[in-house]
Amino acid sequence: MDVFLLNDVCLKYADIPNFPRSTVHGHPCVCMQGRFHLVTTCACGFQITLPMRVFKLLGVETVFLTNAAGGPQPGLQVGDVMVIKDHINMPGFAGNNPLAGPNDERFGVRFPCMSDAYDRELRQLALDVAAELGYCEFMQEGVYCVLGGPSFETIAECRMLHSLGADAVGMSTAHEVIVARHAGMRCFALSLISNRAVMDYDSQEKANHEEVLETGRQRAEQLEKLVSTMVARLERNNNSF
Ligand SMILES: O=P(O)(O)O[C@H]1O[C@H](CO)[C@@H](O)[C@H]1O
Ligand code: HPA
Repeated sequence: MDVFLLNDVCLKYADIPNFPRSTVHGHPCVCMQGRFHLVTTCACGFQITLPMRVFKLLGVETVFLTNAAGGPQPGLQVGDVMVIKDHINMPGFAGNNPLAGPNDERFGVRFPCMSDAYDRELRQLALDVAAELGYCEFMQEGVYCVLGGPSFETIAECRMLHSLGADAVGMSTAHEVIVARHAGMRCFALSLISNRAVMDYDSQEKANHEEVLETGRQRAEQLEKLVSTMVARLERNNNSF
C-alpha cells in the first residue's frame, strides 16, 4: 500500500485528493514510500511532482531524494553512491518541464533559477558524514541526467549522454527538484549507481530492473545510515548548514 508519512501521521495516497498512484515496484524512500515517474502519467510532470507541493504546504523546508541510476561515467562503479551536484533535464528540452503551463504564484516565480538546485552545504555535509562513516571508497559526486523512460538507453544514447556531461542516468528526481526549488525548498539528492550504462557494442551487459533492485538491496543499510545521520545532524543544527 502506498502511504505518505509525516512524523507519526500515516496517510494513504488514495485519501489525498488528486494524489497520483505509484505503479513502479521497488521505490521506497525516506518520507514517501512509492514514487511517481513521468512514464506512468502520460508525460505530465505536474502530477508526479504534486507531492513536493504537498510537502511545501506541510511546512517542509528541506527535501532529500534518492534514486537508482545507470552510470555512463567510466569512473563510476555499480554500488557507488553519487551525490548529485547538478542535473540535465532531457525531457525539458522537448518542453516537458513540470512547471510548464500557468504559473502558480503561491508557490514561486514564473522563471525560477536552477543553477543552485542542489544545495552546496548539504552536498558537503553528505561527503563529511560519508567520510566519518568510512564510506569514502564508494562516494562520488556528479551530474544526473533524467530521461523519459521506460525503455533503457541504447548504446548510442549512452555515449551521447556521457559526452554531454551526464555521469548518471535515470528517470526521476530532476522533476521533483525543479518543483521543490520553485517552491523555495532546499534539495539534496543521491544516486545509487545500480548498473553500468552499456557503452560498448561488444558488451554482453544488458540493463534490467532486477539488477537495479538488487544493487539497492545491497547498499540499503549504508544509504539509510548516511541519510539518517545527515538528517540527525540537520535537526541538531536546527536545519542550518
Ligand atoms: O529513479 P528511481 O525511482 O530510483 O528508479 C529508477 O529505476 C527504474 C529503472 O530500473 C526507473 O524507474 C528509474 O528511474
Ligand atoms: N537508465 C535509466 N534509468 C535507470 C537506469 C539506467 O541505466 N538504472 C536505473 N534507472
